[in-house]
Amino acid sequence: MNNEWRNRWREGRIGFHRDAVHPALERYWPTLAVASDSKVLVPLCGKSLDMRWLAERGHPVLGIELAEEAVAQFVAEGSGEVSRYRHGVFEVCRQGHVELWCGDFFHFHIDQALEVEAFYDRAALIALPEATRQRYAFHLAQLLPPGARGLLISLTRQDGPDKGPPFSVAADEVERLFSPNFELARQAVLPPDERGFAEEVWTLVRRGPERDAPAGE
Ligand SMILES: C[S@@+](CC[C@H](N)C(=O)[O-])C[C@H]1O[C@@H](n2cnc3c(N)ncnc32)[C@H](O)[C@@H]1O
Repeated sequence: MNNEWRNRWREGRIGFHRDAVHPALERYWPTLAVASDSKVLVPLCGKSLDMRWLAERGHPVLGIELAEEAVAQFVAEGSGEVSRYRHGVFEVCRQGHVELWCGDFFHFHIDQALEVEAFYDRAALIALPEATRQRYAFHLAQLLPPGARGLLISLTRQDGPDKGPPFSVAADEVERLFSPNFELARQAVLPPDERGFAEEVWTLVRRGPERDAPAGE
């Protein structure tokens, strides 16, 4: 699957990329009331302009993306000096408030996510086949501290759950995947596009760990 994504980028088959900021990000991100200096994790980020929107609002952004082409195109299409360094298995490329970590999201570890306090997923969960979605939801939860907030834009498709990417992820699956570790609420179901793909917008808050009652209570 990873090579399939790299090939898509090499061949320019990136129909998922949007030329404008996602309206649901503009509409629903402010409702999360994430402090503007909180770092936002953007898993499977592509070269999404949504990262610039978040950065313009003051958030340091940490995107993770497999394909070198996506990272190269993001910085080439942006402005400002670019610095590069290596962090473990990741090549990191930084431009302004956005750091892009080139590598596999599943190799990104909690010690690299220490300052992350929020996340944004548009077309990340739904880029993954069913078995990997379970792993994704668990891995994401491990990277986030209690109280971390996030926006998830998932998708269902009318031609059935077996085709993809994008994969059709029904609301009951989103609930099943995330509810063990997050409070979540579906905010909107957007009208289907001409392909019959309908996006759904969710807000999530990472639950805290169970705490023992203080001694004597
Ligand atoms: C459907 S695209 C969405 C990109 C972006 N979120 C957007 O809204 O434009 C999914 C992206 O995830 C990347 N990807 C897939 N599997 C990945 C993984 N395991 N780790 C990091 N990136 C991955 C792909 O290369 C692709 O750019």
